[in-house]
Amino acid sequence: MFDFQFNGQQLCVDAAREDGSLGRLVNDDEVNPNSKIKVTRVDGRPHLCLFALKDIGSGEEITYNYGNSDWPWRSKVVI
Ligand SMILES: C[S@@+](CC[C@H](N)C(=O)[O-])C[C@H]1O[C@@H](n2cnc3c(N)ncnc32)[C@H](O)[C@@H]1O
Repeated sequence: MFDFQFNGQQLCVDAAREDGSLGRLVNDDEVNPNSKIKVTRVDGRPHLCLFALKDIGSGEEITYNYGNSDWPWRSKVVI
């Protein structure tokens, strides 16, 4: 679950819920994301929309930065 604040409202991406949106399939890239999430109003309702930060090639994974959190996959494992 990834939360965003918008005009005092809390919006979230619930990756566990199949709601027909594709945004829930986008992974995190803290260092070099190729898209960014912005809240956009459509018909008066807020939507979380992805905008490209650079050209994204066919077959290239779309990513965005989930923000400042200690996401477990960002930890470096030293063996
Ligand atoms: C919004 S979903 C992204 C889509 C998910 N990977 C899938 O296949 O349904 C968020 C979940 O994806 C995984 N995830 C996202 N970014 C990741 C990354 N950079 N490395 C490893 N797992 C990641 C984590 O399990 C996270 O809880």
